[in-house]
Amino acid sequence: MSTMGNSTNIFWQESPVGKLERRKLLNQKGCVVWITGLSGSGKSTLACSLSWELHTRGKLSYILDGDNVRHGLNKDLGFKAEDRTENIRRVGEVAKLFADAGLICIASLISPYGKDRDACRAMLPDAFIEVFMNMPLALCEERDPKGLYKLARAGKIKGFTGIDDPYEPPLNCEIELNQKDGVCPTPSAMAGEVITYLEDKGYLQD
Ligand SMILES: Nc1ncnc2c1ncn2[C@@H]1O[C@H](COP(=O)(O)OS(=O)(=O)O)[C@@H](OP(=O)(O)O)[C@H]1O
Ligand SMILES: Nc1ncnc2c1ncn2[C@@H]1O[C@H](COP(=O)(O)OP(=O)(O)O)[C@@H](O)[C@H]1O
Repeated sequence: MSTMGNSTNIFWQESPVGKLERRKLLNQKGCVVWITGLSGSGKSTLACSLSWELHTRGKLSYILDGDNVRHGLNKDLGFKAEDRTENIRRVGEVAKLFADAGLICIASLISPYGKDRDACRAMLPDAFIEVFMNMPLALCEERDPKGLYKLARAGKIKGFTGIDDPYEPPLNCEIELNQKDGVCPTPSAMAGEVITYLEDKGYLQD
């Protein structure tokens, strides 16, 4: 019996089918690939490419994209610091469930604060792979597929990451992706880099 947050008198319920059984069934190890970076840095593009590459190899994955999760589970949250923190905390908890279910969970969110990403890492010992899309702000702003940087520069969006809200680059990420000689690698090349990491660390087998 324990007390968790505001809940008291609660009991952990065990299940007859555990992580190891699911691992064998799926022939993969559940984990979280956490993609962080500025708006427009290519997080969603990488998430989609990675998910597709995994699918073609017979590996089960699921994408938790910041934009999408904010349409449902997190639609009550905005972009002030405590809302971003709660956004990341909830997605971290959901990602932990997906990883426990045996999936390769791909979370793609700006996740601008180091302490929030580290809190997710702490929830997932040995199963958290942080991927930093280290693209220059100038490139993201030039891409501006949703026109949000333009609005932020015009003062029509307040607290936009990279413009008038902070982005704290990771200090301890597993994978950093950047431009090579001023050219951004293709999405499939970047996905390939992540797949190689997952293969080398044994996540793509039971
Ligand atoms: N103020 C502000 N700052 C940053 N981003 C903003 C903002 N307002 C709206 N958007 C849009 O929301 C998307 C980011 O949502 P996230 O859940 O990933 O953000 S966070 O991790 O909670 O910081 C982000 O999507 P991406 O461009 O895919 O990153 C934007 O489209
Ligand atoms: N590796 C890449 N090479 C060239 N263009 C890219 C690459 N990755 C993303 N893009 C383009 O950059 C823009 C932003 O990508 P997106 O994945 O939506 O970023 P984010 O999810 O970080 O906001 C899109 O128009 C996308 O087509």
